[in-house]
Amino acid sequence: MTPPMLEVRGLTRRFGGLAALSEVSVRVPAGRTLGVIGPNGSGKSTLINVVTGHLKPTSGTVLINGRDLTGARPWTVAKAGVGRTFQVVKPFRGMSVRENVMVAATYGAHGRTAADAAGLATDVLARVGLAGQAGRAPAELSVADARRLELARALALEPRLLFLDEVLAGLRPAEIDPALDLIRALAAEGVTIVVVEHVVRAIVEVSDEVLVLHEGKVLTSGPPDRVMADPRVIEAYLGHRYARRGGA
Ligand SMILES: Nc1ncnc2c1ncn2[C@@H]1O[C@H](COP(=O)(O)OP(=O)(O)OP(=O)(O)O)[C@@H](O)[C@H]1O
Repeated sequence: MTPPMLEVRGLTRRFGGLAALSEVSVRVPAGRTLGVIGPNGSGKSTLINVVTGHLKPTSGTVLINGRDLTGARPWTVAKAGVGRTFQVVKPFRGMSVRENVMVAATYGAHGRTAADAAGLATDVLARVGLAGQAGRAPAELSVADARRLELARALALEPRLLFLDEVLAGLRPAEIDPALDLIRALAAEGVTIVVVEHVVRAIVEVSDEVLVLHEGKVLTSGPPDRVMADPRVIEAYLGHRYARRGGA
């Protein structure tokens, strides 16, 4: 039987007395998209960081395509075909946008030559809508374009499993639909995607399944429509969001 592309079992990560993640278990079959939502501080980024090797778990297991990568280093996880974006963008500042993407292209799982990496960088930059900014320095980019660069760097790894950490943050409403189209296109190509997002509409539109975190624990999971209609989710997540926006 084919293993899930991602399987997390009983994953816990403590920071001192705080359990940022507590006994979280989830399976994402190959080619599916999992949306992860939850209030600020509920453990979403910690989940990504532990799975991608940027944080060690306190306990629990991480299997990627059936392979135990619990506590592996980021490099090893990337080589296993896992790409990610960071909530706080971290490009190499001394390189152009294009060079940043080329570095990622050579670093990926596929051991590419410089010429191949250049070709792939061109494709990926066009795909995320950054072809016109390729020669610029990352510091010159708008917030939205800096997020596109993050996405381009993750895509240049040609991941089989892709973690998107709030890639829609800072985008204008008109920019959200093209971003969702891109996520759907990647899914249609067979990429398994875990998308963390505060834009609930986006999660509902792209996810096959939604996982709701609350105070580091799984509150519920299931098909988007069912999860969004769950009174506990409305209370824990939507209520919180609406409260923050002053009831809007
Ligand atoms: N390196 C760290 N050291 C100490 N505490 C941390 C660290 N990283 C995260 N935390 C804490 O762990 C909890 C979960 O944080 P996390 O960033 O995973 O939440 P999140 O759901 O991604 O939040 P947001 O929606 O604001 O990005 C929070 O209480 C946070 O303050």
